[in-house]
Amino acid sequence: MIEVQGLTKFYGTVPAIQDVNFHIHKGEVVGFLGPNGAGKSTTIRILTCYMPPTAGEARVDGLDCFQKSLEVRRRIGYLPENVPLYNEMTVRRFLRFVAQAKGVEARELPREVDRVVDVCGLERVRNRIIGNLSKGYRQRVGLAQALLNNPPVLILDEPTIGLDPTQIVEIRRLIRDLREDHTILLSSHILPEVAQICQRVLILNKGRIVATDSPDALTAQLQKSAKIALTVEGDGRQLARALETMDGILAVQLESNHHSRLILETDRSRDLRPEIARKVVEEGLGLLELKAMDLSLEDIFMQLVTEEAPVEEGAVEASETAEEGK
Ligand SMILES: Nc1ncnc2c1ncn2[C@@H]1O[C@H](COP(=O)(O)OP(=O)(O)OP(=O)(O)O)[C@@H](O)[C@H]1O
Repeated sequence: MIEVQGLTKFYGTVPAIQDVNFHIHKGEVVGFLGPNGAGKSTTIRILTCYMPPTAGEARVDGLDCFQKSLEVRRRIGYLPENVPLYNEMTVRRFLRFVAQAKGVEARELPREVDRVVDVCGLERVRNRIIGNLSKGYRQRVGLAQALLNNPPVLILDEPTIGLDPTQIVEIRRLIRDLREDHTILLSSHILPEVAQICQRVLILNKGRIVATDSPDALTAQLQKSAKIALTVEGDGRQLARALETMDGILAVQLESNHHSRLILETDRSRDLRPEIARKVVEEGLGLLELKAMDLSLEDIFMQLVTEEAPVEEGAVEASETAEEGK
């Protein structure tokens, strides 16, 4: 549904994206991740026909975003990071206005506005002035305008930014409900959000795609060693020394202020938990917890953006982004 090939954009002499390639199939929900300045907005601006690329092609439903921009726009519902809303209009009036601009036929207008009001849970505020609405409701109005004329593709740029926790849960639920009928590209800094909503992620760093796969597949691919969390009853210092010499254990980390909790890094190809449990008993300690720890999408993201960009500056940007996602 979305095809991007060799996409490159220079701002003057500065390359914002270079040779970006990806395909998003009909019905897929794909997360678009990257540290600040990675090139996400640039890619989205080209896909939404806001500007042409310097080189390469972007197509939506087989149509070139630059040459067939009117047809492409008709197929995309776009929720920008800062939704341009008319604050003095009521919700209904605004949605009618956008629907008209999108070419919805006059006799279809009331039904189409009612449909998006219903999908986005805006019944209670349909006659309210937009300027008086909470941020969460304003975001719903933004989503409602993107859904008008029922475009098959939705491009959502940071849809939950600036919302409070309750509003975030509601907007995520809404997006999950939209998955059934739309192909969705969701740009976000919030990694758990992407892991919850998307089947696949595209990770962009310094203008290039550095990974594209499902969160689970990326974890398997990048997890060079397994991690095990171990909690014992009593002092684990002696146990830590004993485990360090066990075959298959690569590193042992004892929590400094809590000597009964250990993190073990082990050879991925073997499940060492039974042997570790025996060792705990041999040391005369009680076993309280022994569990495999999964790499989070955040760990993966950090590995990718730091491995591919060893430059100091890139690493700082990436860690800031990850902090924001917590
Ligand atoms: N209008 C512009 N003129 C010059 N350089 C630009 C312009 N817009 C973006 N850039 C540069 O292009 C690169 C990619 O920027 P872009 O905004 O696409 O990244 P991003 O991934 O969306 O970042 P963020 O998450 O911070 O919005 C950055 O180095 C940025 O400084």
